[in-house]
Amino acid sequence: MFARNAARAFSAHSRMFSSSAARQTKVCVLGAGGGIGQPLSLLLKTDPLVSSLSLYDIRGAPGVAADVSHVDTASEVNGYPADNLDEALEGVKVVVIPAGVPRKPGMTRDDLFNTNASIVRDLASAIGRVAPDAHVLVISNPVNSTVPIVASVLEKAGVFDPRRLFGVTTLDVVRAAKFVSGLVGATPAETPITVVGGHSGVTIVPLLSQNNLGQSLTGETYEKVVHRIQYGGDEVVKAKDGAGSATLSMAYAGAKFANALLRGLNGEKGVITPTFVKSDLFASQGIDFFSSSVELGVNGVEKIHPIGNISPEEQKLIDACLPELKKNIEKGKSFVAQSS
Ligand SMILES: NC(=O)C1=CN([C@@H]2O[C@H](COP(=O)(O)OP(=O)(O)OC[C@H]3O[C@@H](n4cnc5c(N)ncnc54)[C@H](O)[C@@H]3O)[C@@H](O)[C@H]2O)C=CC1
Ligand SMILES: O=C([O-])CC(=O)C(=O)O
Repeated sequence: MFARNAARAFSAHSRMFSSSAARQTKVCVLGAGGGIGQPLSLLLKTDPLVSSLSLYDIRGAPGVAADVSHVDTASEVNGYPADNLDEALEGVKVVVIPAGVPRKPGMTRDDLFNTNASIVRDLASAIGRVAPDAHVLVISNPVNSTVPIVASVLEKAGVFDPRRLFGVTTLDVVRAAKFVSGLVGATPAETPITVVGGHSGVTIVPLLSQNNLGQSLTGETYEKVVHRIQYGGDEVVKAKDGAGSATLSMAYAGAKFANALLRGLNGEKGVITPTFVKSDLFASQGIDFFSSSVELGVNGVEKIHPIGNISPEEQKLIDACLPELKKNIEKGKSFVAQSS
């Protein structure tokens, strides 16, 4: 039984990191010493598309780098302490940002804004200066605001390319597949669910009607699973009881999204996954960042897919998402506008 489970786990891992070899990439993790940063760095070390890993944190990154560097995969690993941010970013093609404080019970993601906004702003400013061509993957919360912060900082520096900035919403997609699969008696691979909108509470909009099995859920079961996907983060925050929020499932989700991007950058066709990007889908309503299915290609964002056909219930979810998302985006933009 153990052997069978282990074999299954290994094959899932290989699928997650399926590659067609080709070009390899230098990847940097900012916040590598943290709860997400450590397991994320480990997973990236096992990704064959990563040639070099640059690990930075204001504390602990050299130790994490020494540890991860012993894993027997080809990539090289370097750790950088607090004062060496610029060195960490040199020659980097992909930057993943899980730097910042996590929630405690009773907090919303927006409650993290006061601390995390300036952390993300300052990291974005260094990226704009040292690695202006890098693809930037933002994990730090509140994602609905931190992504516009990065965009505004890069814009101010004259180096913003919307094809290269991504809010990582993959954990919502991972949760949706897992929760729905359990209810319909299928595997998560059989219940991929597109999740659109943003990454907090009502801004998280799962489109169950677009999956054959997901659309079978109705009534109270439907309401409950939508709520669980929207508030899955709270479930973990509560269970950790003051010790932080999701770290391991987030590291998995972050590595999964990074691998998707790396495959797209390598020229693989048909790599499509939801991510929070600069988007025209709701621009007419003053909302210029939105998560929907995005095709990833050699330049990053290749094509932003429309939302597609949705049910009346899902339309209501979108209607509830938009005003909150707009507020979050504006908060991020005005923070940068007011920063000197
Ligand atoms: N996008 C998503 O789906 C998710 C996002 N998150 C968010 O990810 C962030 C990190 O969470 P955890 O890893 O659990 O927190 P953590 O506190 O365990 O780790 C954060 C790390 O960031 C580092 N850090 C702080 N300021 C820094 C700076 N200026 N430069 C570089 N590193 C810096 C800290 O030293 C620490 O090692 C939080 O904001 C959390 O809310 C968490 C789960 C899911
Ligand atoms: O809930 C949180 O604060 C962390 C997070 O974004 C998630 O788990 O989805």
